[in-house]
Amino acid sequence: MKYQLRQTMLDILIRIEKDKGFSNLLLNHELQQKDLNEKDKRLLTEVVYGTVQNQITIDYYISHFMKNKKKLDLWVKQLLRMSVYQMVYLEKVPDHAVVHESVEIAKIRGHKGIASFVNGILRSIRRNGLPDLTLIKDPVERISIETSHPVWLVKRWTEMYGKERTEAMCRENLRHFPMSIRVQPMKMDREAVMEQLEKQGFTVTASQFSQQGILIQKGNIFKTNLLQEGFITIQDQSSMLAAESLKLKPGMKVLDTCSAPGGKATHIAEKMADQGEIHAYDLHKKKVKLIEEKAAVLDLHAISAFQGDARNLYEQYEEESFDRILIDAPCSGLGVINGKPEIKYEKQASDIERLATIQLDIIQSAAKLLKPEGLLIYSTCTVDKLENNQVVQTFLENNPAFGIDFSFREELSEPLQHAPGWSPEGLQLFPQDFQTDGFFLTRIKRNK
Ligand SMILES: C[S@@+](CC[C@H](N)C(=O)[O-])C[C@H]1O[C@@H](n2cnc3c(N)ncnc32)[C@H](O)[C@@H]1O
Repeated sequence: MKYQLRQTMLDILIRIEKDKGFSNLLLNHELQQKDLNEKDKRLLTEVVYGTVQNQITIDYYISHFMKNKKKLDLWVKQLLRMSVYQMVYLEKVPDHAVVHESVEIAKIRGHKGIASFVNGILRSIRRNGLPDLTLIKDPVERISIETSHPVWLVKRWTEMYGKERTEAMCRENLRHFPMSIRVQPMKMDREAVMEQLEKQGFTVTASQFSQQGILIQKGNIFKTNLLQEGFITIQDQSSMLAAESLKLKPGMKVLDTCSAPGGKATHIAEKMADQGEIHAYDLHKKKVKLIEEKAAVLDLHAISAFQGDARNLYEQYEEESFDRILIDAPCSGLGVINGKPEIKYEKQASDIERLATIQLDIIQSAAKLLKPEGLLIYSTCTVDKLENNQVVQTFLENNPAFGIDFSFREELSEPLQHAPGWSPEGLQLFPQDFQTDGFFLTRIKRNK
């Protein structure tokens, strides 16, 4: 295929928008299928992610140079977006090469007229430069366009957290974070893993979130044998706080209600030295296999994975039968925009409301299974108060036998104890606080 690399970029971008596909999954799939060299793989990843991350900004630039605001075919829109992305954000590809290839692709996929339209837009941007976004008067609109987050979301966050925190969060969502891994401590300790990685040319630092966490500042973790052989697993530092805050001991009986793909369930097993019972559920049968696979790679045996709806698990067990419960609830995912940028365009306020109802149902039902003096962690990877604070507040109002166990705050590392997102409902981590996913967690205790 002519212009294969850019045609592949275009195909992925079309599918992300059309099929509402996750950019990371589609990208990984394409990278495995296509015979591309390392340099091309890197460029493909950068252009696809970058184009999606900056879509609203790029659309604003494009519309500035479109005389006639007609609706564009999806492929033309995506071709323009990825071309503008390369011209504006990437220095390594010369502008004239981008314009040339885009025009050729437009000829192949469309006709001369479309090619000349694409040529016109791209050349105007080269000739005239970009409009100055700082001149946009309305602050919500400016943040929306500068950081490529939809207006409704910027407005919602501004109402919840104020303009400053919202703007910082939106900007952080565009930045590159170091990847975070967790060591399987029964197989190798953190120091040994760090040493091995350093020997292989990685730059690494120890996480402040967990004794098992490592941040990869430089190097490609997918190229080490440590991952395939289950010495480490990839997990955001923020997610490590769930198992870290459960006060686990070997021999305990633990329920993980929303478990797939098993990131936190395996961490729980590690913290229990793989001794005890971890009952791991997920609503979707296909995903149950993911939990089993992750446990197998990490050589953990205390986890039993089942399909089940967290809202009626209490029908299968006696009341008050678990020492610990983790509810890592299905959520809008608005805390993981950095890694899955399409989320910010796909989610609607109505999704948040729908999810908050499910979350409340899950916590109300699952909490029945907690023993007196048992601990329950409620966590999400979102930054929305309706899904976090409000769910916890309503649960506590309806269930006076439960209360927040704030002693988990003192158990965290010093910087986390002083995180800006503490509230009477728990801890909200914002991406800009520690360069992690946006994550909420709280610890609830059942009274005697
Ligand atoms: C945030 S993810 C869990 C991530 C997982 N805890 C980990 O650390 O790898 C939420 C999971 O909840 C599952 N889920 C959604 N609704 C559910 C329900 N009613 N009961 C059980 N699981 C559900 C989803 O399939 C999804 O895998």
